[in-house]
Amino acid sequence: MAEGGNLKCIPVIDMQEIEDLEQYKKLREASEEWGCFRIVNHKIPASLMSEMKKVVKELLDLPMEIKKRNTDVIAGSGYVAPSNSNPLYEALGLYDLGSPEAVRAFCSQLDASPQQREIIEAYAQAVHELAIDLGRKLAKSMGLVSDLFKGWPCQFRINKYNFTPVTVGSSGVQIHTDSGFLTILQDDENVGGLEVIDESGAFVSVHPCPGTLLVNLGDVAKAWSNGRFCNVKHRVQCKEAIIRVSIASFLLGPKDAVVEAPPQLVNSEHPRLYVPFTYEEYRKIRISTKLQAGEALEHLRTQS
Ligand SMILES: O=C(O)CCC(=O)C(=O)O
Ligand SMILES: [Fe+2]
Repeated sequence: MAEGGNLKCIPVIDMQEIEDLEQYKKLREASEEWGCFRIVNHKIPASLMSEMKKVVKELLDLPMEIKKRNTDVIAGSGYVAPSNSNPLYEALGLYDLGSPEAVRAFCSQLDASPQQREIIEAYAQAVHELAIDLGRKLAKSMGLVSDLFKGWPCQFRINKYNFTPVTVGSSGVQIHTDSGFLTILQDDENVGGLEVIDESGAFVSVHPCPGTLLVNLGDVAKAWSNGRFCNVKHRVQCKEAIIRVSIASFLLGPKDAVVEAPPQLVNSEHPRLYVPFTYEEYRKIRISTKLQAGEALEHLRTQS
């Protein structure tokens, strides 16, 4: 595979222009070809994004004993300390962003100040609404009217990469797909390093673009769309000796109901690819098989 840095650029979707049919077509094409796109003119104020970024840095700078209070609600949802396999990476997290109680509990665990709480709560609400809206628009881009995504849990994770001179060239996060339906990523506005794999299998660098957000589609989106949407493979590389911080919100999948392609997306040309499954079942398969780059979906293929 070629190194990142080639001239290809990931698609950009203008959220204000989206009612335009052309933009829906663009959204669908971006989702099918890339499984990844930048959104501009979304409704999250730039000021809230930068305030949140500051809060996130403060939280990640807390003493270890406080960060450790951020315990798992589902596997991997809480504090992840730097480890032998990933010494550069550290994260705090919360499940579920759509639950005001869970957001409050997260703030309490980390002794957030009243000002920090206000920013975290405003960000959580805005990003959660945006995730649901994007789900609806993605369904609409396929010709479907769907409020399906409304009750879906949303995981939240703030990532810190402690890049140093000796780590330049190494991996901050290895190649993976996100397991859920979609991810809204506020990537570091100054520090690059995120790379996505395009249709040809080449790495494409995702360059920072302040004020915008990146959307990645995950394994649930691929299954739900009956294989049409791409579950984009991506990684984070250390390019320079500097701390990189990102904020990721993952709209996962239905809480109890099964993930299955709607009948409109199944026909003789597109036979059903996956058996219906719950998100929980799928997570277990990903964890037990250690297949992190979408291959675990193969365990759910229909027999035909
Ligand atoms: O830090 C980033 O830019 C990407 C992080 C990521 O891929 C993830 O948290 O799943
Ligand atoms: Fe990811």
